[in-house]
Amino acid sequence: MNYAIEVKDLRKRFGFIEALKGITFYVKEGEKFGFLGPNGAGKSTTIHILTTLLKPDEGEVKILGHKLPEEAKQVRKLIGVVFQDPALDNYLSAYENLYIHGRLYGLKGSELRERIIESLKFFDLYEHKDRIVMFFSGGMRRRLEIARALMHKPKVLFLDEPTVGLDPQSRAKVWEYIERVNKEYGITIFLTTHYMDEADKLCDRIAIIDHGRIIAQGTPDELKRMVGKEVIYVKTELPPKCPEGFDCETKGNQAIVKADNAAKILPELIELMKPYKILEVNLKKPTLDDVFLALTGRELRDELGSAPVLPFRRW
Ligand SMILES: Nc1ncnc2c1ncn2[C@@H]1O[C@H](COP(=O)(O)OP(=O)(O)OP(=O)(O)O)[C@@H](O)[C@H]1O
Repeated sequence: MNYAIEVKDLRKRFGFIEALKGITFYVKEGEKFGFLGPNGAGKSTTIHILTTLLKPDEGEVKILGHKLPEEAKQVRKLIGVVFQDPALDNYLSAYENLYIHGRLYGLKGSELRERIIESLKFFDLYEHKDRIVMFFSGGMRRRLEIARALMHKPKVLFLDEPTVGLDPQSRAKVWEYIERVNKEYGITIFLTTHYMDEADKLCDRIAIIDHGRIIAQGTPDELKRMVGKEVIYVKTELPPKCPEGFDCETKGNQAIVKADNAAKILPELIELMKPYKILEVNLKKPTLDDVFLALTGRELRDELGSAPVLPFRRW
């Protein structure tokens, strides 16, 4: 198995704050891996360590087999990073922003020009190439930032909260481009997010982090199955009977069937329920919020931040 990222028992302190309390996870090459957690959970600290900006206190970190912090120089060539805070030059055009980044990475001449044009086309920004970035929408800026991070053809792309502050339409668009970067260029994606739908939709696997600890990891479906079964509601014209061998109950003209993997049993169930004349089939899956609630007793969507309050303050 080839790993893009290996993290073992990683710890980081800021004074009395223990931001990371020994986290362990692995990201396979070509995967889209999401780090999901509320504000202050330790996501940015992790991404800063993985992208060579912070040194770990303890633990083992490897990017494509290169050890951090010792091999930071090699790692920097292999990774692209899009930070939470905008890092574009507002007074330069889209083309110029990419040009400067390319030059910083040693690209020049026709290779650089071709790379810029390819990137702008890939992210549907070519027609805006000469416009000053200041006038770009939030979604366009994000796309340009991703384009910039990919100029030197990295193998792993780190995205810190890639869609924070964007409207739903722009978010969906940014997700599309991240998908394409992963599929078409085969780049491993590591992203942090506090949006459940983002982690659910975009990521092959997720680690849920809370108060500096990973409290669960797996595919979105595996995580959701941890908290309960999926439920299929089959409404019928005739009063239904539960088919044998299913975890099922009936209520009026409805059969309620529970299963670990509803999609797997659905075709057989529909076949068996046909005689009762099916009117409607609904499937309810647990959400990642249900997972967070089950594990922490709190709702992720309601978390306004779990950064510790200073014990005292001297004015
Ligand atoms: N440079 C720093 N100095 C002191 N404390 C810090 C520093 N950076 C992070 N922390 C603290 O470490 C903890 C983890 O912060 P981190 O920024 O990693 O969380 P996060 O999950 O990325 O949240 P957010 O999305 O709000 O950035 C928080 O309690 C934060 O206040």
